[in-house]
Amino acid sequence: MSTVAKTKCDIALFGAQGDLALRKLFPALYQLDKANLLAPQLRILGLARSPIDQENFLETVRIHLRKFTPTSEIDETVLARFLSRLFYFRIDFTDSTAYQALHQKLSETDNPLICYFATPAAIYGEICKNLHNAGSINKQTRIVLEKPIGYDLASSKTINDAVAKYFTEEQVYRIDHYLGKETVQNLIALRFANSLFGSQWDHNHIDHIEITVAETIGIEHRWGYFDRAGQLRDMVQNHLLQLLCLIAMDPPNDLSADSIRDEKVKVLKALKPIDTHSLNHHVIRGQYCAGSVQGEPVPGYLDESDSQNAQSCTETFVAIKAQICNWRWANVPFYLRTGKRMAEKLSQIIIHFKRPPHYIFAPEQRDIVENKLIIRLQPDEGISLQVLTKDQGLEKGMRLKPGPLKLNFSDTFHTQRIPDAYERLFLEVMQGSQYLFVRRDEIEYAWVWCDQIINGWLSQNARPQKYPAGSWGPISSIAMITLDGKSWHEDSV
Ligand SMILES: NC(=O)C1=CN([C@@H]2O[C@H](COP(=O)(O)OP(=O)(O)OC[C@H]3O[C@@H](n4cnc5c(N)ncnc54)[C@H](OP(=O)(O)O)[C@@H]3O)[C@@H](O)[C@H]2O)C=CC1
Ligand SMILES: O=C1O[C@H](COP(=O)(O)O)[C@@H](O)[C@H](O)[C@H]1O
Repeated sequence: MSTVAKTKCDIALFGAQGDLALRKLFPALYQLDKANLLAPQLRILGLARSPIDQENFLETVRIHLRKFTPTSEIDETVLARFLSRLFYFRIDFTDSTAYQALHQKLSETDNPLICYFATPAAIYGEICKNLHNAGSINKQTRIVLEKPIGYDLASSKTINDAVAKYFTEEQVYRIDHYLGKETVQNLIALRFANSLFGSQWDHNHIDHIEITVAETIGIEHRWGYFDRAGQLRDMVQNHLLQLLCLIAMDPPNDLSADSIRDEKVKVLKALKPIDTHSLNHHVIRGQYCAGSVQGEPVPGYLDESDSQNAQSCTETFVAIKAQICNWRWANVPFYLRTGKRMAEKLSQIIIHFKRPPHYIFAPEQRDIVENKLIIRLQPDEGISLQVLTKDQGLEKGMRLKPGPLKLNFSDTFHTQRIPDAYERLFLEVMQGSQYLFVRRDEIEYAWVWCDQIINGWLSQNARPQKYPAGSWGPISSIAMITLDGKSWHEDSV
């Protein structure tokens, strides 16, 4: 794990004119510069094929930085310093003849090189080969790969194999930006620094676990990518399974990358396969239709399509009842739910503890006797433990009342802004620390589990269930959990 220090390096950003680069990566690098965490000599090479010059490039980055960084966080001196680190280099990544000129540019310094691939994963292998043939790679070079890596297990292996011809696993940093979120890292602190929870974290004490990652945004300009992927590949295969791993894994021996990743892999291997028999009971697949999100009317998924695939069966919502077949989690269901155009932007994990073994209070209050640990990842990051107390007042007798023991991060640590995930991830790559990145076997075991669900859907050839934009998903996702005598938690922390 890193300590914060300025590391000498150059960053080559492949796909520097793309959505991710302009919306997330340049703003994150700017924040690191502002926090004085970039080495003075660090250069950032923006690589793209658009026929623009250095001046246009800087202007595009400047405009997007202002758009995606709160005005109060823009410091004109830092902005000027940051822009002076940026160089535009026009190149088609699949044109092998263009890499000698790039090599010349990269050789202007002997700084270790970080290559960040913010491009479609299908060309990662080709970029690696071209960099290698031009002599631009050495043992110090690190590469950062964006998700999703592949479309299924087979394509993921092809990409990983192509990259592995030129880079060792220690040089490869596979991004899952959820691992860079402060609150997600906090799961490790919460679980392994507090013996209170450590001793309660198993099937003896936990009844079930919910993981919700709900978004209010639709697909908009990413339709071309998303329609091929769908919510299972876009969100479950990576972010939700990573969250599940961090919640379910056994304590790692230490905080080294491989200790943590070894434990996560054990969880992925223990996931109960969802075969065609259990598919309809354990997986709900939805697609939003027109509705309204936070008071604004919005079109349905198919209406956003530009007629590219007006009959598309791609899912924009998935709910899954997952089970982990190991000693710790025997018979503890994990309910996962994620969707676009839902009622709120909300990512949270709820741990529902078991009720006391012997009940002594008024019979009509039986239903409220449950402790819940609510871990709010975004927005309003915080942790809240619902406990039962006696309701105050002489007339109340021994009546129970649920109330929160609450830790709201922005109130408690109000002097600090919560850094964006990509800031943390850039810092870790610069420091050479892989603990927040995903190892090849993790990706592949996650695909094994997801592929079975996708293949089940294909064999059934069924359409996803409709849900109105601005709702919590198809009714059947509520029925799925209600049939088990439980309900989704949608209240605020
Ligand atoms: N956007 C997001 O929120 C997220 C994106 N990702 C991942 O990040 C990566 C980038 O995504 P995103 O920024 O959205 O995609 P974009 O399509 O917006 O950007 C990709 C960029 O790569 C460029 N590119 C593609 N092929 C070539 C080529 N042969 N030569 C030169 N440039 C090329 C494109 O150039 P051109 O415009 O000329 O085609 C484009 O600028 C993907 O792997 C995606 O899955 C992951 C999580 C979130
Ligand atoms: O990786 C992705 O994540 C975003 C959601 O990220 P968040 O940090 O805003 O929660 C999602 O919108 C996108 O479709 C997906 O590719």
